[in-house]
Amino acid sequence: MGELAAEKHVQYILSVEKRKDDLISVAMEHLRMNGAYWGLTTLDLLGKLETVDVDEVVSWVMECQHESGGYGGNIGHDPHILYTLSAVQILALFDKLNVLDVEKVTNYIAQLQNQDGSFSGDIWGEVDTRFSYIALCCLSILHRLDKINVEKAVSYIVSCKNLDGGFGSTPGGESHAGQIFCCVGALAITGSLHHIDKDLLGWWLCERQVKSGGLNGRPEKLPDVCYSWWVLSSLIMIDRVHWINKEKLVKFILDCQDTENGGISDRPDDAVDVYHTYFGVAGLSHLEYPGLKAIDPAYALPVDVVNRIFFAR
Ligand SMILES: CN(C(=O)[C@H](Cc1cnc[nH]1)NC(=O)OCc1ccccc1)[C@@H](Cc1ccccc1)C(=O)N[C@@H](Cc1c[nH]c2ccccc12)C(=O)NO
Ligand SMILES: [Zn+2]
Repeated sequence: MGELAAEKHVQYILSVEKRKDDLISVAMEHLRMNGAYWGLTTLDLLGKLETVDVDEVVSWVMECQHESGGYGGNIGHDPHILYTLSAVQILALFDKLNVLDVEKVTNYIAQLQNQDGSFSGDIWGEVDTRFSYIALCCLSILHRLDKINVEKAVSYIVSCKNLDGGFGSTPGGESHAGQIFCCVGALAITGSLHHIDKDLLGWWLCERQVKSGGLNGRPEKLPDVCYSWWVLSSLIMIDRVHWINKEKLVKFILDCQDTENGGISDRPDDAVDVYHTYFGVAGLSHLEYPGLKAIDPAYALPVDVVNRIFFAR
């Protein structure tokens, strides 16, 4: 079982942030904005955000902004709603939302809403409930929900609800834990959780826990640490988290650590990456693991950061 090798994970994340040109970095270069959000939020949950040069990160984030107002995954990359949320979340972590041209970012996102209330990810038009969550989460952080049609955004999400109580990426799409997180998170942010049958969805979600204690994303799939976030956050938002065995899930996550070099993998003995390190630590935070800051299940940011956004003087 062991315990969380917190210091090792801090060193692992700082080492990944530093390296730029090795194979993995180049392969993930287009996701660097997401990678930065994962790494920095993990450091904050571990109480080590101050080890980072704020100005260096903030200036890099702002260099990734496209003239349209949206953010790309790295400097010179095309803007996409995926990276725009990560950029806003990073600035919120550092309490630097004041450097943003809020109206420009708001306008970029508002223009991605379609007639049916859904959202596209960028100008090429792909529609996915993931993008509804991202738009609503981002505009809520910026206090600009009034700039889109929230009512139609909510009705589109509800149109993606399945008979099993779950949600898919588009109407009729198969229920998947990642999509469920996005739809439940979007409904929570807009105060619309009454559209959810909490017992039916809670049952589908708690059935994700397998013998090993890990959670999978769909029936019959293998458990994966990142579902500790997608499934657990959803269960917490609908008040059904007591339906899973927390101790066994903590053990599964801890068994996925590389206690030598730091980092957490998707399942025991696989290669670690920043993505699973983040979702593993965030999952442990949800399970009240000692020494970790609390994380908000809907905004995917530390609770003290969310409080500062919504209750600042
Ligand atoms: C592109 N990604 C994925 O497709 C991962 C792959 C994976 C990891 N373990 C199992 N599969 N899957 C994934 O992100 O699924 C999350 C999801 C959530 C909602 C709907 C669909 C999928 C990963 C990168 C990756 C690829 C391969 C291995 C490890 C990480 C990725 O960048 N995911 C992004 C997708 C995303 C960006 N913003 C979001 C907001 C809400 C939900 C998801 C995202 C992410 O989760 N950011 O926080
Ligand atoms: Zn995973």
